[in-house]
Amino acid sequence: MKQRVWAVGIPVVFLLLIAVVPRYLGNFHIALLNDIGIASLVVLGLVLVSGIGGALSFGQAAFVGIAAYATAWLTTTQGLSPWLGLVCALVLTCGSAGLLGLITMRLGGHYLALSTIAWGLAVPLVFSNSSALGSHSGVDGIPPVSIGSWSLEQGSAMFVLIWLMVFCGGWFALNLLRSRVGRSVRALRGGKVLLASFGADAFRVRLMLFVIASAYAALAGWLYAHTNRFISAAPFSLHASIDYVFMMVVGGMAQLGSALLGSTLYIGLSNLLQDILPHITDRGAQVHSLAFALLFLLILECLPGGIGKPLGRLLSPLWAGPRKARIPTETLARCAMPQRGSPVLNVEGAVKRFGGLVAVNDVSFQIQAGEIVGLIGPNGAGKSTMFNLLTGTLPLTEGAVQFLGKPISGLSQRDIAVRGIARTFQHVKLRPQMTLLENVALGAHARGHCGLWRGGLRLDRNEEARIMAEAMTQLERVGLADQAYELAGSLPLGTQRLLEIARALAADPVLIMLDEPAAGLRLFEKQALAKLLDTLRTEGVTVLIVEHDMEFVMNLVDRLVVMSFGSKIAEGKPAEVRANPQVQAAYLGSDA
Ligand SMILES: Nc1ncnc2c1ncn2[C@@H]1O[C@H](COP(=O)(O)OP(=O)(O)OP(=O)(O)O)[C@@H](O)[C@H]1O
Repeated sequence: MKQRVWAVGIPVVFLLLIAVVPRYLGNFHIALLNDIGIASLVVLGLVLVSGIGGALSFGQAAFVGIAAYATAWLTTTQGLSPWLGLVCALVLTCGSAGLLGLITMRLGGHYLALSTIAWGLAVPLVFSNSSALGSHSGVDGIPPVSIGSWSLEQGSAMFVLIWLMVFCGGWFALNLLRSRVGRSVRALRGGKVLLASFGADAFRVRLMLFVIASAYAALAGWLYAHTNRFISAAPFSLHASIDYVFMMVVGGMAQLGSALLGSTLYIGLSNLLQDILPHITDRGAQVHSLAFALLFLLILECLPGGIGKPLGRLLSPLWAGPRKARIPTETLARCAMPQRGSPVLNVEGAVKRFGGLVAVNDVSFQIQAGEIVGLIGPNGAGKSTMFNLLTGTLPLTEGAVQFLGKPISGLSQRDIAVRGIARTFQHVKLRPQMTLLENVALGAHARGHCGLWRGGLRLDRNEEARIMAEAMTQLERVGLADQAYELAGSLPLGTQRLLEIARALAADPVLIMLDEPAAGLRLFEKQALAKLLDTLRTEGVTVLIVEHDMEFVMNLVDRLVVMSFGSKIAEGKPAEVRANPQVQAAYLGSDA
């Protein structure tokens, strides 16, 4: 109830303020708020791509500039309407971001940031050296935006347009983050292996974010050009890009609200210092930069999550925890399981070499539908490597793998996942800042279809409700439904493993591969897990399990494949394997 009140109350107050504020503020403050609104749009995009997506961009001001120059040139020299200017600015900016992203988004870590710095340096140079764009003098005489016969010439009229765009931009971003696509965005920091395990492509998601961020920058650039009616290269320099990053960090990198908070604080403080410093020193500009540098260091040291983080904690009781979805009874459609006993997985002569080390050496085995097969062996035997080969996380050096009669060796991890193989990880990969329900909903990613637009415009409600119902069903299966709205980071390790199993089940897999699922579980949890896996077997789901807990494995599986030093040394029913002298010597100990 509380959440509903806030969900309706905040937008209503925001819209009322947009309508009322221009009546009571003078030109100076309106201009200041216009600057804050325009910056908020840029930072909103930056929070998405950098704060949440983890791809730090120092090129946002260049995107603002491309849009501003595009609309300025088209409206002043070609006589186009500013609205057509907006369309062209968006196309040009997003197009150049797409091209740049195709090249740079595969780069990791520092290289990506460096490449955006190069971009941020180069673009303003083009502006200031191009005579068609007015060189250093810039472009003036840019026409105001008009709606019918109403010209938005006054700052107060642009105020309404700017802040309506901030409102819509914020609403779109919020919806997006809560959607199917948005969950994969929020999982990006978990790494590409995690994303691929549920059928998402980290590169595509990051590229999409980069383009969306450039669209926000384009809106800002268009508004800037038609508000100020004059542009030059300076406001689009690398320095301005760094300012935007600063605003994001000050506000709190991973929260959408920080875009507003950070830009308000930064621009407000900057103006305040510009007013005060000339009265104190005649070196105002230097002291201004120094003050900001110190402030930045102070925030990094004392509030690494930005000001938005403690503020969010302070206000969180008002929201009463993460958003709770209404869970319908109807879940997603299920795929038909293959006929019991038919071949599901066929591994032929699998070899994996890491330089001189042969981690998997000519291993072959088959798994039939509805079986639970255990892959066991002493530490370093090659079990996890075999898992990685089967799921496409690592390429085979030699050999072949067939899934449901079709070759899958050579396919990407993502392609293998969408064909019906789900997995858990030896080192649990969850998103600690997402709820249990959201973590499990990630698993159903490949079963949904709604993309960016439907998510951002909230046209995905039906599918979302089904995904959430599916996630809740799987949480109930592993006994975690009553903690559905808690954050995954608050769970003990053993329970996190159960949550990973629920996520894998949400994919509706034909084959589920569990890497040490019982590690860290208490006895009653192991018994519940064994019961769950037994139920899966009855439902026709095929299970491949790596586990060190021999009692757990021996009582559960139909067959075992035993590896030692990369090679398969035995295969058969648990009793046969237990009696095998080679296995006893290699793994179970001679008294086993
Ligand atoms: N990416 C890698 N690069 C180099 N060597 C690797 C890599 N991954 C695994 N290895 C090596 O391959 C061998 C098999 O490792 P793997 O993790 O598959 O064994 P495991 O049977 O899963 O062991 P554990 O039960 O301890 O998890 C080990 O010697 C390991 O050091």
